[in-house]
Amino acid sequence: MDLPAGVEITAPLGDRYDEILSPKALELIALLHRELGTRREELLARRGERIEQISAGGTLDFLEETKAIRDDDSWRVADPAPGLVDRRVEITGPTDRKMTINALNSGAKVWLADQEDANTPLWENVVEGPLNLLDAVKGQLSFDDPKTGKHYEVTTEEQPTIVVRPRGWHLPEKHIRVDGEPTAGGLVDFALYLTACGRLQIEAGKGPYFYLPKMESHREARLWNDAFVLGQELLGIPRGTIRATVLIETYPAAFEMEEILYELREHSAGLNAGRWDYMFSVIKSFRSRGKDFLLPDRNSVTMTVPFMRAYTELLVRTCHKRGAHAIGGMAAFIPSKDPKVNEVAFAKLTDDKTREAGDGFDGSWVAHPGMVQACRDAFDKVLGEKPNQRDRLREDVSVTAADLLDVASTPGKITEAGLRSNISVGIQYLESWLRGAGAAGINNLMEDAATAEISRSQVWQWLHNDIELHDGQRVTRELVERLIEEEMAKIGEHADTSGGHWAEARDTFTEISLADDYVDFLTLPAYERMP
Ligand SMILES: CC(=O)SCCNC(=O)CCNC(=O)[C@H](O)C(C)(C)COP(=O)(O)OP(=O)(O)OC[C@H]1O[C@@H](n2cnc3c(N)ncnc32)[C@H](O)[C@@H]1OP(=O)(O)O
Ligand SMILES: O=CC(=O)O
Ligand SMILES: [Mg+2]
Repeated sequence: MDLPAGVEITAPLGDRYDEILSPKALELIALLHRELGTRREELLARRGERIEQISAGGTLDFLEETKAIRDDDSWRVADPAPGLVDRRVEITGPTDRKMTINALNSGAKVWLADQEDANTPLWENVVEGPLNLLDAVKGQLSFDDPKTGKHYEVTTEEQPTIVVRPRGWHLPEKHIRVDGEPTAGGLVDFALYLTACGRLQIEAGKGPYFYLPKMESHREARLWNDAFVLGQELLGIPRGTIRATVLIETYPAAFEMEEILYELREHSAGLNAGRWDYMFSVIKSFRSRGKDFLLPDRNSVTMTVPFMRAYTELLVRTCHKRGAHAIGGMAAFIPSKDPKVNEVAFAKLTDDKTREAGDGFDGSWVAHPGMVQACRDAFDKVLGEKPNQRDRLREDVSVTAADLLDVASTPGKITEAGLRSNISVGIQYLESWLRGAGAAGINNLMEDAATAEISRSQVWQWLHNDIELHDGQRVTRELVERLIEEEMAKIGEHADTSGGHWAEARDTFTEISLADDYVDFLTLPAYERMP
Protein backbone atom coordinates (compact mmCIF):
# COMPACT_ATOMS: atom_id res chain seq x y z
CA MET A 1 0.00 0.00 0.00
CA ASP A 2 1.30 3.46 -0.96
CA LEU A 3 1.20 5.74 2.08
CA PRO A 4 1.34 9.53 1.87
CA ALA A 5 4.53 11.05 3.33
CA GLY A 6 4.50 11.02 7.13
CA VAL A 7 1.62 8.49 7.44
CA GLU A 8 2.15 5.12 9.14
CA ILE A 9 -0.28 2.27 9.74
CA THR A 10 0.82 0.07 12.62
CA ALA A 11 -1.87 -2.63 12.44
CA PRO A 12 -2.46 -5.54 10.05
CA LEU A 13 -4.29 -4.90 6.79
CA GLY A 14 -7.17 -7.31 6.27
CA ASP A 15 -9.04 -8.26 3.14
CA ARG A 16 -10.30 -5.18 1.20
CA TYR A 17 -8.89 -2.71 3.76
CA ASP A 18 -7.35 -0.78 0.85
CA GLU A 19 -10.88 0.21 -0.24
CA ILE A 20 -11.26 2.19 2.98
CA LEU A 21 -7.65 3.14 3.72
CA SER A 22 -7.45 4.71 0.26
CA PRO A 23 -4.77 7.27 -0.69
CA LYS A 24 -7.43 10.02 -0.52
CA ALA A 25 -8.59 8.93 2.95
CA LEU A 26 -5.04 8.87 4.28
CA GLU A 27 -4.28 12.22 2.65
CA LEU A 28 -7.34 13.68 4.40
CA ILE A 29 -6.35 12.16 7.74
CA ALA A 30 -2.86 13.67 7.41
CA LEU A 31 -4.31 17.05 6.44
CA LEU A 32 -6.77 17.09 9.34
CA HIS A 33 -4.11 16.00 11.80
CA ARG A 34 -1.67 18.68 10.69
CA GLU A 35 -4.23 21.47 10.47
CA LEU A 36 -6.34 20.69 13.55
CA GLY A 37 -4.33 18.39 15.84
CA THR A 38 -2.79 21.11 17.99
CA ARG A 39 -6.12 22.89 18.49
CA ARG A 40 -7.69 19.60 19.50
CA GLU A 41 -5.03 19.16 22.19
CA GLU A 42 -5.59 22.69 23.44
CA LEU A 43 -9.35 22.22 23.62
CA LEU A 44 -8.94 18.97 25.54
CA ALA A 45 -6.68 20.79 27.99
CA ARG A 46 -9.37 23.49 28.44
CA ARG A 47 -11.79 20.77 29.54
CA GLY A 48 -9.43 19.87 32.38
CA GLU A 49 -9.07 23.52 33.39
CA ARG A 50 -12.85 23.94 33.59
CA ILE A 51 -13.15 20.89 35.85
CA GLU A 52 -10.45 22.32 38.12
CA GLN A 53 -12.36 25.60 38.38
CA ILE A 54 -15.53 23.72 39.33
CA SER A 55 -13.68 21.62 41.90
CA ALA A 56 -12.39 24.86 43.42
CA GLY A 57 -15.97 26.10 43.93
CA GLY A 58 -16.76 27.46 40.44
CA THR A 59 -19.87 26.71 38.43
CA LEU A 60 -21.29 26.57 34.90
CA ASP A 61 -23.22 29.41 33.30
CA PHE A 62 -24.23 30.84 29.94
CA LEU A 63 -21.22 32.63 28.44
CA GLU A 64 -20.96 36.40 28.62
CA GLU A 65 -18.65 36.60 25.60
CA THR A 66 -21.18 34.96 23.25
CA LYS A 67 -24.27 36.81 24.43
CA ALA A 68 -24.48 38.67 21.10
CA ILE A 69 -24.95 35.37 19.25
CA ARG A 70 -27.76 34.36 21.58
CA ASP A 71 -29.41 37.78 21.39
CA ASP A 72 -29.21 38.02 17.59
CA ASP A 73 -32.56 36.74 16.31
CA SER A 74 -31.61 36.98 12.66
CA TRP A 75 -29.60 33.80 12.09
CA ARG A 76 -30.90 30.32 11.28
CA VAL A 77 -29.20 27.02 10.50
CA ALA A 78 -29.28 25.65 6.94
CA ASP A 79 -32.55 24.12 5.71
CA PRO A 80 -32.76 20.37 6.36
CA ALA A 81 -30.81 18.30 3.83
CA PRO A 82 -32.39 15.53 1.72
CA GLY A 83 -33.11 12.46 3.85
CA LEU A 84 -33.06 14.53 7.04
CA VAL A 85 -36.44 16.25 6.86
CA ASP A 86 -38.60 13.58 8.52
CA ARG A 87 -36.67 11.97 11.38
CA ARG A 88 -39.51 10.75 13.56
CA VAL A 89 -37.78 7.50 14.39
CA GLU A 90 -34.04 6.90 14.43
CA ILE A 91 -32.43 3.56 15.23
CA THR A 92 -28.88 3.42 16.54
CA GLY A 93 -26.41 0.57 16.53
CA PRO A 94 -23.00 -0.80 15.69
CA THR A 95 -21.77 -1.17 12.11
CA ASP A 96 -21.00 -4.89 11.97
CA ARG A 97 -22.46 -6.60 8.91
CA LYS A 98 -25.47 -8.22 10.54
CA MET A 99 -26.51 -5.17 12.56
CA THR A 100 -26.03 -2.93 9.50
CA ILE A 101 -28.45 -5.05 7.48
CA ASN A 102 -30.93 -5.33 10.35
CA ALA A 103 -30.83 -1.56 10.90
CA LEU A 104 -31.36 -0.85 7.19
CA ASN A 105 -34.37 -3.20 7.19
CA SER A 106 -35.79 -1.77 10.44
CA GLY A 107 -38.24 0.74 8.97
CA ALA A 108 -36.64 3.66 10.83
CA LYS A 109 -36.21 7.00 9.05
CA VAL A 110 -32.58 7.37 10.10
CA TRP A 111 -29.92 4.89 11.16
CA LEU A 112 -27.19 6.22 13.43
CA ALA A 113 -24.28 4.02 12.31
CA ASP A 114 -22.25 4.05 15.47
CA GLN A 115 -18.48 4.19 15.71
CA GLU A 116 -18.89 5.65 19.21
CA ASP A 117 -20.94 4.71 22.32
CA ALA A 118 -22.03 1.35 20.81
CA ASN A 119 -18.66 0.48 19.33
CA THR A 120 -15.31 -0.77 20.58
CA PRO A 121 -12.62 0.96 18.54
CA LEU A 122 -10.83 -2.31 17.77
CA TRP A 123 -8.80 -1.86 14.59
CA GLU A 124 -11.10 -4.29 12.78
CA ASN A 125 -14.18 -2.28 13.79
CA VAL A 126 -12.54 1.00 12.76
CA VAL A 127 -11.95 -0.19 9.19
CA GLU A 128 -14.63 -2.83 8.66
CA GLY A 129 -17.43 -0.52 9.90
CA PRO A 130 -16.93 1.92 7.01
CA LEU A 131 -16.38 -1.05 4.66
CA ASN A 132 -19.82 -2.39 5.58
CA LEU A 133 -21.25 1.08 5.04
CA LEU A 134 -19.59 1.24 1.63
CA ASP A 135 -21.16 -2.08 0.64
CA ALA A 136 -24.50 -0.88 1.99
CA VAL A 137 -24.38 2.37 0.04
CA LYS A 138 -23.48 0.43 -3.12
CA GLY A 139 -26.39 -1.95 -2.48
CA GLN A 140 -23.97 -4.89 -2.25
CA LEU A 141 -24.29 -5.86 1.39
CA SER A 142 -25.10 -9.42 2.39
CA PHE A 143 -24.05 -11.69 5.25
CA ASP A 144 -24.18 -15.40 6.07
CA ASP A 145 -24.03 -15.90 9.80
CA PRO A 146 -21.59 -18.77 10.44
CA LYS A 147 -23.19 -19.40 13.87
CA THR A 148 -26.80 -19.78 12.72
CA GLY A 149 -26.48 -20.34 8.97
CA LYS A 150 -28.95 -17.48 8.47
CA HIS A 151 -28.61 -15.38 5.31
CA TYR A 152 -29.00 -11.60 5.59
CA GLU A 153 -29.59 -8.98 2.91
CA VAL A 154 -31.28 -5.61 2.64
CA THR A 155 -34.82 -6.27 1.49
CA THR A 156 -36.51 -2.88 1.58
CA GLU A 157 -36.49 0.06 -0.82
CA GLU A 158 -37.31 2.47 2.03
CA GLN A 159 -33.98 2.44 3.80
CA PRO A 160 -33.14 4.82 6.62
CA THR A 161 -30.78 7.69 5.92
CA ILE A 162 -27.33 6.75 7.21
CA VAL A 163 -25.81 9.13 9.75
CA VAL A 164 -22.38 8.12 11.05
CA ARG A 165 -21.24 8.90 14.58
CA PRO A 166 -17.45 9.23 14.79
CA ARG A 167 -15.59 8.98 18.08
CA GLY A 168 -15.41 11.95 20.46
CA TRP A 169 -12.47 14.37 20.54
CA HIS A 170 -10.81 12.61 23.48
CA LEU A 171 -10.13 9.23 21.85
CA PRO A 172 -6.91 8.68 19.92
CA GLU A 173 -6.46 6.28 17.00
CA LYS A 174 -3.16 4.62 17.76
CA HIS A 175 -2.95 2.51 14.59
CA ILE A 176 -2.80 5.45 12.18
CA ARG A 177 0.06 7.83 12.90
CA VAL A 178 0.95 11.07 11.19
CA ASP A 179 4.44 12.55 11.59
CA GLY A 180 5.06 10.02 14.36
CA GLU A 181 1.95 10.97 16.39
CA PRO A 182 -1.29 9.09 17.04
CA THR A 183 -4.24 10.67 15.24
CA ALA A 184 -7.68 11.67 16.56
CA GLY A 185 -10.14 8.76 16.46
CA GLY A 186 -13.02 11.05 15.49
CA LEU A 187 -11.16 12.58 12.58
CA VAL A 188 -10.18 9.11 11.36
CA ASP A 189 -13.80 7.88 11.48
CA PHE A 190 -14.95 11.05 9.72
CA ALA A 191 -12.31 10.84 6.99
CA LEU A 192 -12.78 7.12 6.30
CA TYR A 193 -16.54 7.42 5.85
CA LEU A 194 -16.43 10.72 3.95
CA THR A 195 -13.89 9.53 1.41
CA ALA A 196 -15.45 6.08 0.91
CA CYS A 197 -19.12 7.04 0.85
CA GLY A 198 -19.48 10.83 0.58
CA ARG A 199 -19.81 11.07 -3.19
CA LEU A 200 -21.92 7.93 -3.45
CA GLN A 201 -24.33 9.33 -0.89
CA ILE A 202 -24.63 12.59 -2.81
CA GLU A 203 -25.26 10.67 -6.06
CA ALA A 204 -27.96 8.68 -4.24
CA GLY A 205 -29.74 11.96 -3.41
CA LYS A 206 -28.65 12.18 0.22
CA GLY A 207 -25.25 13.22 1.58
CA PRO A 208 -22.45 12.52 4.05
CA TYR A 209 -24.14 13.03 7.41
CA PHE A 210 -22.73 12.80 10.92
CA TYR A 211 -23.74 12.78 14.56
CA LEU A 212 -21.12 14.54 16.71
CA PRO A 213 -20.71 13.24 20.26
CA LYS A 214 -19.45 14.43 23.65
CA MET A 215 -18.54 17.99 22.77
CA GLU A 216 -17.98 20.36 25.66
CA SER A 217 -17.96 23.78 23.98
CA HIS A 218 -18.76 25.81 20.90
CA ARG A 219 -15.03 26.00 20.21
CA GLU A 220 -15.04 22.21 19.80
CA ALA A 221 -17.94 22.62 17.36
CA ARG A 222 -15.89 25.16 15.42
CA LEU A 223 -13.12 22.57 15.17
CA TRP A 224 -15.57 20.10 13.60
CA ASN A 225 -16.81 22.78 11.26
CA ASP A 226 -13.23 23.41 10.14
CA ALA A 227 -12.77 19.66 9.58
CA PHE A 228 -15.89 19.67 7.38
CA VAL A 229 -14.62 22.60 5.33
CA LEU A 230 -11.23 20.91 4.82
CA GLY A 231 -12.88 17.60 3.89
CA GLN A 232 -15.26 19.19 1.40
CA GLU A 233 -12.44 21.19 -0.22
CA LEU A 234 -10.16 18.17 -0.58
CA LEU A 235 -12.92 16.06 -2.10
CA GLY A 236 -14.32 18.84 -4.27
CA ILE A 237 -17.74 18.58 -2.61
CA PRO A 238 -19.84 21.76 -2.30
CA ARG A 239 -19.60 23.54 1.04
CA GLY A 240 -22.61 22.73 3.20
CA THR A 241 -23.12 19.23 1.78
CA ILE A 242 -21.89 17.62 4.98
CA ARG A 243 -24.46 17.81 7.75
CA ALA A 244 -24.08 17.17 11.44
CA THR A 245 -26.43 16.72 14.36
CA VAL A 246 -24.67 17.55 17.61
CA LEU A 247 -25.39 15.55 20.72
CA ILE A 248 -25.87 17.86 23.65
CA GLU A 249 -24.64 15.32 26.14
CA THR A 250 -22.21 17.15 28.35
CA TYR A 251 -23.07 19.54 31.14
CA PRO A 252 -20.94 22.42 29.77
CA ALA A 253 -22.48 22.04 26.28
CA ALA A 254 -25.99 22.57 27.71
CA PHE A 255 -24.91 26.15 28.39
CA GLU A 256 -23.67 26.62 24.81
CA MET A 257 -26.41 25.04 22.67
CA GLU A 258 -27.04 28.17 20.62
CA GLU A 259 -23.37 28.84 20.09
CA ILE A 260 -22.84 25.25 18.93
CA LEU A 261 -25.62 25.60 16.38
CA TYR A 262 -24.14 28.92 15.30
CA GLU A 263 -20.65 27.53 14.74
CA LEU A 264 -21.99 24.71 12.59
CA ARG A 265 -24.89 26.64 11.06
CA GLU A 266 -24.08 25.93 7.41
CA HIS A 267 -23.52 22.24 8.22
CA SER A 268 -26.04 21.85 11.00
CA ALA A 269 -28.75 19.20 11.14
CA GLY A 270 -29.87 20.07 14.66
CA LEU A 271 -29.23 18.85 18.17
CA ASN A 272 -29.95 15.62 20.02
CA ALA A 273 -30.55 15.18 23.75
CA GLY A 274 -27.96 12.52 24.61
CA ARG A 275 -29.34 11.84 28.03
CA TRP A 276 -26.96 9.07 29.20
CA ASP A 277 -23.72 10.88 28.57
CA TYR A 278 -25.39 14.00 29.94
CA MET A 279 -25.97 12.29 33.28
CA PHE A 280 -22.41 10.99 33.18
CA SER A 281 -21.14 14.51 32.55
CA VAL A 282 -23.23 15.96 35.40
CA ILE A 283 -21.59 13.50 37.79
CA LYS A 284 -18.16 14.03 36.27
CA SER A 285 -18.28 17.84 36.23
CA PHE A 286 -19.26 18.21 39.90
CA ARG A 287 -17.83 14.94 41.13
CA SER A 288 -16.00 16.39 44.11
CA ARG A 289 -18.70 18.80 45.28
CA GLY A 290 -20.49 16.54 47.74
CA LYS A 291 -24.19 16.57 48.45
CA ASP A 292 -25.44 19.27 46.04
CA PHE A 293 -24.46 17.26 43.01
CA LEU A 294 -25.22 13.71 44.03
CA LEU A 295 -27.57 11.66 41.92
CA PRO A 296 -29.51 8.77 43.42
CA ASP A 297 -29.28 5.21 42.03
CA ARG A 298 -28.74 5.35 38.28
CA ASN A 299 -31.97 3.68 37.28
CA SER A 300 -34.08 5.99 39.40
CA VAL A 301 -33.03 9.17 37.57
CA THR A 302 -35.82 9.70 35.03
CA MET A 303 -36.25 12.25 32.27
CA THR A 304 -38.87 14.11 34.30
CA VAL A 305 -36.67 15.06 37.24
CA PRO A 306 -36.21 18.87 37.26
CA PHE A 307 -32.64 19.18 35.92
CA MET A 308 -33.24 16.70 33.07
CA ARG A 309 -36.53 18.31 32.15
CA ALA A 310 -34.90 21.76 32.06
CA TYR A 311 -32.25 20.44 29.70
CA THR A 312 -34.62 18.85 27.19
CA GLU A 313 -37.02 21.79 27.24
CA LEU A 314 -34.18 24.21 26.56
CA LEU A 315 -32.91 22.00 23.74
CA VAL A 316 -36.25 21.99 21.89
CA ARG A 317 -36.70 25.72 22.33
CA THR A 318 -33.15 26.49 21.17
CA CYS A 319 -33.37 24.27 18.09
CA HIS A 320 -36.73 25.49 16.89
CA LYS A 321 -35.80 29.13 17.39
CA ARG A 322 -32.97 28.52 14.91
CA GLY A 323 -34.88 26.31 12.46
CA ALA A 324 -33.05 23.17 13.55
CA HIS A 325 -34.35 19.68 14.32
CA ALA A 326 -34.52 18.64 17.98
CA ILE A 327 -34.05 14.90 18.33
CA GLY A 328 -34.90 13.01 21.50
CA GLY A 329 -32.76 10.54 23.39
CA MET A 330 -32.39 6.85 23.93
CA ALA A 331 -34.85 4.94 26.07
CA ALA A 332 -32.64 2.02 27.02
CA PHE A 333 -35.46 -0.53 26.97
CA ILE A 334 -35.07 -3.47 24.63
CA PRO A 335 -37.57 -6.26 24.01
CA SER A 336 -37.43 -9.18 26.42
CA LYS A 337 -38.43 -12.81 26.06
CA ASP A 338 -40.25 -12.54 29.40
CA PRO A 339 -43.74 -11.22 28.50
CA LYS A 340 -44.15 -9.33 31.79
CA VAL A 341 -40.80 -7.56 31.44
CA ASN A 342 -41.63 -6.88 27.80
CA GLU A 343 -44.94 -5.27 28.64
CA VAL A 344 -43.26 -2.89 31.09
CA ALA A 345 -40.47 -2.10 28.59
CA PHE A 346 -42.92 -1.17 25.83
CA ALA A 347 -45.08 0.87 28.19
CA LYS A 348 -42.06 2.82 29.42
CA LEU A 349 -40.75 3.36 25.91
CA THR A 350 -44.15 4.60 24.74
CA ASP A 351 -44.35 7.00 27.71
CA ASP A 352 -40.91 8.35 26.95
CA LYS A 353 -41.52 8.90 23.23
CA THR A 354 -45.01 10.31 23.84
CA ARG A 355 -43.58 12.87 26.26
CA GLU A 356 -40.84 13.83 23.78
CA ALA A 357 -43.28 14.20 20.89
CA GLY A 358 -45.58 16.31 23.09
CA ASP A 359 -42.67 18.50 24.16
CA GLY A 360 -41.86 19.37 20.55
CA PHE A 361 -39.05 16.99 19.62
CA ASP A 362 -39.04 16.16 15.90
CA GLY A 363 -38.11 12.53 16.37
CA SER A 364 -36.29 10.22 18.73
CA TRP A 365 -34.01 7.23 19.18
CA VAL A 366 -34.55 3.54 19.74
CA ALA A 367 -31.91 0.88 20.40
CA HIS A 368 -33.63 -2.09 18.80
CA PRO A 369 -35.64 -2.82 15.62
CA GLY A 370 -38.44 -4.16 17.82
CA MET A 371 -38.95 -0.65 19.23
CA VAL A 372 -39.16 1.24 15.92
CA GLN A 373 -42.92 0.96 15.53
CA ALA A 374 -43.67 2.10 19.09
CA CYS A 375 -41.57 5.24 18.60
CA ARG A 376 -43.13 5.90 15.19
CA ASP A 377 -46.65 5.53 16.67
CA ALA A 378 -45.90 8.06 19.42
CA PHE A 379 -44.61 10.63 16.92
CA ASP A 380 -47.32 9.91 14.33
CA LYS A 381 -49.92 10.90 16.91
CA VAL A 382 -48.38 14.36 17.18
CA LEU A 383 -46.89 14.91 13.72
CA GLY A 384 -49.48 13.20 11.57
CA GLU A 385 -48.48 13.91 7.94
CA LYS A 386 -46.14 16.74 8.91
CA PRO A 387 -42.46 15.75 8.57
CA ASN A 388 -41.41 17.58 11.73
CA GLN A 389 -42.62 20.24 14.14
CA ARG A 390 -39.84 22.81 13.82
CA ASP A 391 -42.56 25.42 13.63
CA ARG A 392 -43.44 24.81 17.30
CA LEU A 393 -41.36 27.52 18.87
CA ARG A 394 -41.86 26.67 22.54
CA GLU A 395 -41.66 30.33 23.49
CA ASP A 396 -43.40 29.31 26.70
CA VAL A 397 -40.13 27.71 27.85
CA SER A 398 -37.78 29.70 30.00
CA VAL A 399 -34.81 27.86 31.49
CA THR A 400 -32.20 29.46 33.72
CA ALA A 401 -28.72 28.30 34.65
CA ALA A 402 -30.09 27.52 38.11
CA ASP A 403 -32.69 25.18 36.53
CA LEU A 404 -30.00 23.29 34.64
CA LEU A 405 -27.91 23.05 37.80
CA ASP A 406 -30.72 21.93 40.08
CA VAL A 407 -29.45 18.42 40.73
CA ALA A 408 -30.11 18.66 44.46
CA SER A 409 -33.88 18.35 44.11
CA THR A 410 -33.67 15.01 42.25
CA PRO A 411 -35.73 12.54 44.28
CA GLY A 412 -34.44 9.05 45.07
CA LYS A 413 -32.10 7.11 47.29
CA ILE A 414 -28.56 5.84 47.10
CA THR A 415 -28.80 2.18 48.02
CA GLU A 416 -26.66 -0.91 48.32
CA ALA A 417 -28.69 -2.40 45.45
CA GLY A 418 -27.79 0.63 43.31
CA LEU A 419 -24.12 0.28 44.20
CA ARG A 420 -24.17 -3.44 43.42
CA SER A 421 -25.96 -2.85 40.13
CA ASN A 422 -23.40 -0.20 39.10
CA ILE A 423 -20.56 -2.61 39.87
CA SER A 424 -22.12 -5.58 38.12
CA VAL A 425 -23.20 -3.67 35.00
CA GLY A 426 -19.88 -1.82 34.80
CA ILE A 427 -17.83 -5.02 34.86
CA GLN A 428 -20.12 -6.89 32.45
CA TYR A 429 -20.05 -3.99 30.01
CA LEU A 430 -16.26 -3.68 30.14
CA GLU A 431 -15.91 -7.40 29.42
CA SER A 432 -18.13 -6.97 26.37
CA TRP A 433 -16.25 -3.85 25.24
CA LEU A 434 -12.85 -5.51 25.57
CA ARG A 435 -13.97 -8.43 23.40
CA GLY A 436 -15.11 -6.01 20.70
CA ALA A 437 -18.85 -5.59 21.38
CA GLY A 438 -19.46 -1.98 22.41
CA ALA A 439 -23.19 -2.46 23.12
CA ALA A 440 -24.75 -5.22 25.18
CA GLY A 441 -28.13 -6.19 26.57
CA ILE A 442 -27.71 -6.54 30.37
CA ASN A 443 -30.67 -7.09 32.72
CA ASN A 444 -33.10 -6.23 29.89
CA LEU A 445 -31.50 -2.85 29.24
CA MET A 446 -29.24 -1.63 26.48
CA GLU A 447 -25.84 -0.81 27.92
CA ASP A 448 -23.17 1.09 26.07
CA ALA A 449 -20.18 3.30 26.83
CA ALA A 450 -22.40 6.15 28.07
CA THR A 451 -24.51 4.10 30.47
CA ALA A 452 -21.43 2.28 31.78
CA GLU A 453 -19.73 5.64 32.41
CA ILE A 454 -22.59 6.59 34.73
CA SER A 455 -22.23 3.33 36.64
CA ARG A 456 -18.52 3.58 37.25
CA SER A 457 -18.69 7.34 37.96
CA GLN A 458 -21.35 6.88 40.62
CA VAL A 459 -19.19 4.29 42.37
CA TRP A 460 -16.26 6.74 42.31
CA GLN A 461 -18.38 9.69 43.45
CA TRP A 462 -20.08 7.85 46.31
CA LEU A 463 -16.74 6.51 47.52
CA HIS A 464 -14.80 9.75 47.21
CA ASN A 465 -17.51 11.90 48.81
CA ASP A 466 -17.80 9.58 51.79
CA ILE A 467 -21.47 8.85 51.15
CA GLU A 468 -23.78 6.96 53.45
CA LEU A 469 -26.12 4.49 51.76
CA HIS A 470 -29.84 4.55 52.55
CA ASP A 471 -29.35 1.71 55.07
CA GLY A 472 -26.65 3.64 56.95
CA GLN A 473 -23.57 1.85 55.56
CA ARG A 474 -20.75 4.17 54.55
CA VAL A 475 -19.28 3.67 51.07
CA THR A 476 -15.68 2.72 51.78
CA ARG A 477 -12.92 1.14 49.77
CA GLU A 478 -13.44 -2.11 51.71
CA LEU A 479 -17.16 -2.15 50.92
CA VAL A 480 -16.59 -1.54 47.19
CA GLU A 481 -13.90 -4.24 47.08
CA ARG A 482 -16.17 -6.72 48.86
CA LEU A 483 -19.11 -5.98 46.57
CA ILE A 484 -16.89 -6.38 43.50
CA GLU A 485 -15.96 -9.89 44.80
CA GLU A 486 -19.61 -10.76 45.46
CA GLU A 487 -20.93 -9.40 42.17
CA MET A 488 -18.20 -11.24 40.24
CA ALA A 489 -19.29 -14.45 41.99
CA LYS A 490 -22.91 -13.82 40.95
CA ILE A 491 -21.91 -13.16 37.34
CA GLY A 492 -19.94 -16.43 37.50
CA GLU A 493 -23.17 -18.34 38.20
CA HIS A 494 -24.29 -17.60 34.61
CA ALA A 495 -21.06 -17.05 32.66
CA ASP A 496 -17.63 -18.65 32.56
CA THR A 497 -15.58 -15.87 34.12
CA SER A 498 -12.38 -17.92 34.33
CA GLY A 499 -11.13 -16.83 30.90
CA GLY A 500 -11.93 -14.34 28.17
CA HIS A 501 -11.63 -10.71 29.20
CA TRP A 502 -13.21 -11.06 32.65
CA ALA A 503 -10.03 -10.51 34.67
CA GLU A 504 -9.12 -7.42 32.65
CA ALA A 505 -12.68 -6.08 32.96
CA ARG A 506 -12.71 -6.54 36.71
CA ASP A 507 -9.22 -5.05 37.11
CA THR A 508 -10.04 -2.02 34.95
CA PHE A 509 -13.29 -1.42 36.81
CA THR A 510 -11.62 -1.76 40.22
CA GLU A 511 -8.75 0.49 39.20
CA ILE A 512 -10.92 3.35 37.95
CA SER A 513 -13.45 3.13 40.78
CA LEU A 514 -10.87 3.22 43.54
CA ALA A 515 -8.28 5.56 41.97
CA ASP A 516 -7.71 8.82 43.86
CA ASP A 517 -7.76 10.74 40.59
CA TYR A 518 -10.94 10.40 38.57
CA VAL A 519 -10.32 8.82 35.15
CA ASP A 520 -11.83 11.08 32.45
CA PHE A 521 -13.25 8.29 30.29
CA LEU A 522 -13.34 4.58 31.05
CA THR A 523 -12.61 3.87 27.39
CA LEU A 524 -9.16 5.51 27.70
CA PRO A 525 -7.56 2.92 30.02
CA ALA A 526 -9.57 0.19 28.28
CA TYR A 527 -8.19 1.29 24.87
CA GLU A 528 -4.66 1.11 26.29
CA ARG A 529 -5.26 -2.55 27.12
CA MET A 530 -6.24 -3.24 23.54
CA PRO A 531 -3.76 -4.44 20.88
C1 LIG B 1 -26.35 6.16 24.98
C2 LIG B 1 -26.31 5.93 23.51
O1 LIG B 1 -25.42 6.39 22.85
S1 LIG B 1 -27.47 4.99 22.78
C3 LIG B 1 -26.82 4.63 21.18
C4 LIG B 1 -25.71 3.68 21.22
N1 LIG B 1 -26.14 2.36 21.62
C5 LIG B 1 -26.65 1.52 20.69
O2 LIG B 1 -26.69 1.89 19.54
C6 LIG B 1 -27.12 0.17 21.11
C7 LIG B 1 -27.98 -0.42 20.03
N2 LIG B 1 -28.52 -1.70 20.40
C8 LIG B 1 -27.82 -2.83 20.33
O3 LIG B 1 -26.64 -2.83 20.02
C9 LIG B 1 -28.55 -4.11 20.63
O4 LIG B 1 -29.92 -3.88 20.65
C10 LIG B 1 -28.17 -4.82 21.96
C11 LIG B 1 -26.68 -5.18 21.93
C12 LIG B 1 -28.43 -3.90 23.13
C13 LIG B 1 -29.01 -6.08 22.11
O5 LIG B 1 -28.79 -6.84 20.95
P1 LIG B 1 -29.20 -8.39 20.92
O6 LIG B 1 -28.70 -9.03 22.17
O7 LIG B 1 -28.74 -8.95 19.62
O8 LIG B 1 -30.77 -8.31 21.00
P2 LIG B 1 -31.84 -9.31 20.42
O9 LIG B 1 -31.38 -10.73 20.54
O10 LIG B 1 -33.14 -8.97 21.03
O11 LIG B 1 -31.88 -8.90 18.89
C14 LIG B 1 -32.81 -9.45 17.98
C15 LIG B 1 -32.38 -9.11 16.59
O12 LIG B 1 -32.38 -7.70 16.42
C16 LIG B 1 -31.11 -7.26 15.96
N3 LIG B 1 -30.82 -5.97 16.59
C17 LIG B 1 -30.91 -5.67 17.92
N4 LIG B 1 -30.58 -4.38 18.09
C18 LIG B 1 -30.27 -3.88 16.87
C19 LIG B 1 -29.87 -2.60 16.44
N5 LIG B 1 -29.74 -1.59 17.28
N6 LIG B 1 -29.61 -2.44 15.12
C20 LIG B 1 -29.77 -3.45 14.25
N7 LIG B 1 -30.17 -4.70 14.61
C21 LIG B 1 -30.41 -4.89 15.92
C22 LIG B 1 -30.13 -8.30 16.44
O13 LIG B 1 -28.98 -8.26 15.60
C23 LIG B 1 -30.95 -9.57 16.28
O14 LIG B 1 -30.91 -9.95 14.92
P3 LIG B 1 -31.09 -11.50 14.46
O15 LIG B 1 -32.44 -11.91 14.94
O16 LIG B 1 -31.00 -11.42 12.99
O17 LIG B 1 -30.00 -12.26 15.11
O1 LIG C 1 -25.31 9.14 22.98
C1 LIG C 1 -26.30 9.23 23.64
C2 LIG C 1 -26.30 9.28 25.05
O2 LIG C 1 -27.38 9.29 25.65
O3 LIG C 1 -25.19 9.30 25.61
MG1 LIG D 1 -23.52 9.44 24.20
